[in-house]
Amino acid sequence: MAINFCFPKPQVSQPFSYINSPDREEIHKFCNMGSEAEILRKPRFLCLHGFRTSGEILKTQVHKWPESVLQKLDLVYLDAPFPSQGKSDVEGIFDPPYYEWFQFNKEFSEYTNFDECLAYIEDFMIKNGPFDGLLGFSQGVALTKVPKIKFLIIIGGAMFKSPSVAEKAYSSPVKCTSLHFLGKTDFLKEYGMELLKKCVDPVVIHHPKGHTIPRLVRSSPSIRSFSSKLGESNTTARMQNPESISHLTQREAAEVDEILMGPLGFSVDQLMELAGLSVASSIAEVYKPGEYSRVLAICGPGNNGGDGLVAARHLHHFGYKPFVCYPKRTQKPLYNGLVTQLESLSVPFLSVEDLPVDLSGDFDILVDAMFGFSFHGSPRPPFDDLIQKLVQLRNFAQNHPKSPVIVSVDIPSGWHVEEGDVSGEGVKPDMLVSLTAPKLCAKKFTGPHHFLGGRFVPPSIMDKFKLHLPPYPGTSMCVRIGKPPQIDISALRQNYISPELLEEQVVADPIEQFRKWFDDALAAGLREPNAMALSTVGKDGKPYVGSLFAIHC
Ligand SMILES: NC(=O)C1=CN([C@@H]2O[C@H](COP(=O)(O)OP(=O)(O)OC[C@H]3O[C@@H](n4cnc5c(N)ncnc54)[C@H](O)[C@@H]3O)[C@@H](O)[C@H]2O)[C@@H](O)CC1
Ligand SMILES: [K+]
Repeated sequence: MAINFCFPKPQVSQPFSYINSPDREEIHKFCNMGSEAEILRKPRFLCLHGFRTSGEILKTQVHKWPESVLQKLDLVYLDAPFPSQGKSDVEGIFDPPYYEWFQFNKEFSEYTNFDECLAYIEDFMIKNGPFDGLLGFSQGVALTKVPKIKFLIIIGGAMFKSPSVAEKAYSSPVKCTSLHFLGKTDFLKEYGMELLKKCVDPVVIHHPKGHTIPRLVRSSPSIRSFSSKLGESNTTARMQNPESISHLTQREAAEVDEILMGPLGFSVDQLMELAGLSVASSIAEVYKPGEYSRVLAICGPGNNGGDGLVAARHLHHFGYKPFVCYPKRTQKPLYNGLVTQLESLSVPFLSVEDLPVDLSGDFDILVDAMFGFSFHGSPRPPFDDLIQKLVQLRNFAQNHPKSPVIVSVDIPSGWHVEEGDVSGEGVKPDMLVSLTAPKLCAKKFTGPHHFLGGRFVPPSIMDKFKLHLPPYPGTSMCVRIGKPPQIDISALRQNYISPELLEEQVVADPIEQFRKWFDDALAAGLREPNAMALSTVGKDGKPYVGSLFAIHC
């Protein structure tokens, strides 16, 4: 794949330019790119600085862009591989060190260390990726080892002048969406225009200044459009596939736990509270209490069970009617406290013996909080039977669309933490709520609703474990991973069965007739009994039908 990347040479001595009249449709087009893919995180751009400057200097300049644009991008800055071999244009303006990517002669026709530079960038992208885009100053290059880039932001871009390099760089057109900033007085503008011809889908923003990083004006309509489109693609189907989301091994999950509760100063109570709240929030996102009110939380002996107890309490406050089965209680103050809190809300505790043989009639949601990431081997009693009950329920559900849904906390119980349901006897949930970060087994989850919870991961953990996780929207405690399920329209269909209507049964007074039918609809528990079709027949014998909602009766 041939892509172009950028080496901006900042001209900080002149005031930053700004975009004066960009074509809004063009920006719109650029920002909509990539929507065929499915990404739930911010687009991640590798930012390549200018000649004899540094990643830090580029960051200083780009970070003058409006927050509304910056907050929608995940920008990573890299220093070039070679220390500056001469005077930098930014000396006295920005602090050293300065770096250069490769060297070239005065005519820009001969390049040294060019292949080394490419290898260096590719290596960084492989080790620190995935990246969705590159931001920089285009000189044209062919990166072959890294996955396809979806976006390019090219500031003051230009075609390579060396025929040998150009041939390599532009042998095939740049197929991804590219956004080009072109300055009116940029000394490389001519070559920047040439570069556009090599791009299949270029979007150009002209600005009145020279070879510089333009300052974007917050109030500019183009920036509002640019920024809101970036935001849209964040939440709809933006950046890559769910493969790009990090998954933890069992050992890593335990290590994260230790770091959080060691040097990072969290207590288990705190994390459990946030984890349980995330589980309850995820449930509430999909299964509304009006339709799914009766919840049974089956809680195991460890922290996964604790998450289940906390979730049950929050679900109570959210308007659900939770029940708890907690057969192997842990006698520690934290767990005793969680039990007391539930008892004070009159949440019933059911023993394994109290549970109905068939759970399908008594509950709408089953929360599987039996085992999390410390599970090993095969489940021991009584959890073997409880898992079995949930598995049977799933088999039953295939023929009974109204059977309860199963929500697994962090790991579907019975699954190997990394390999998934190797025995084939684990729980098959409809919803999985991964906590902190999904564990490897979550890759095997094929149910309709995968959520992430545990909004407490600090940057040090993100960096240490190289975590790429979707951003949480607003103040939410959970975020969906992957695509929401397609709605099956045929499943929405309801059958309405009523006795035959005979002419002699029709009441003479239409208002009275309406009242009778309305009472019947109320008694039948229809969802919107005030929705109706009013039919009349005119003197010409033609029927007229209108749909309406009764607001006053
Ligand atoms: N950042 C984190 O690490 C957080 C973890 N949390 C929760 O903590 C969980 C991990 O908790 P734990 O380490 O306590 O482990 P688990 O809750 O996975 O289970 C450990 C318990 O299960 C028992 N057990 C293991 N294998 C068994 C088997 N085959 N049959 C019967 N019993 C078995 C163990 O003896 C132990 O009592 C996570 O999955 C998550 O749900 C959350 O509470 C908060 C944040
Ligand atoms: K579980």
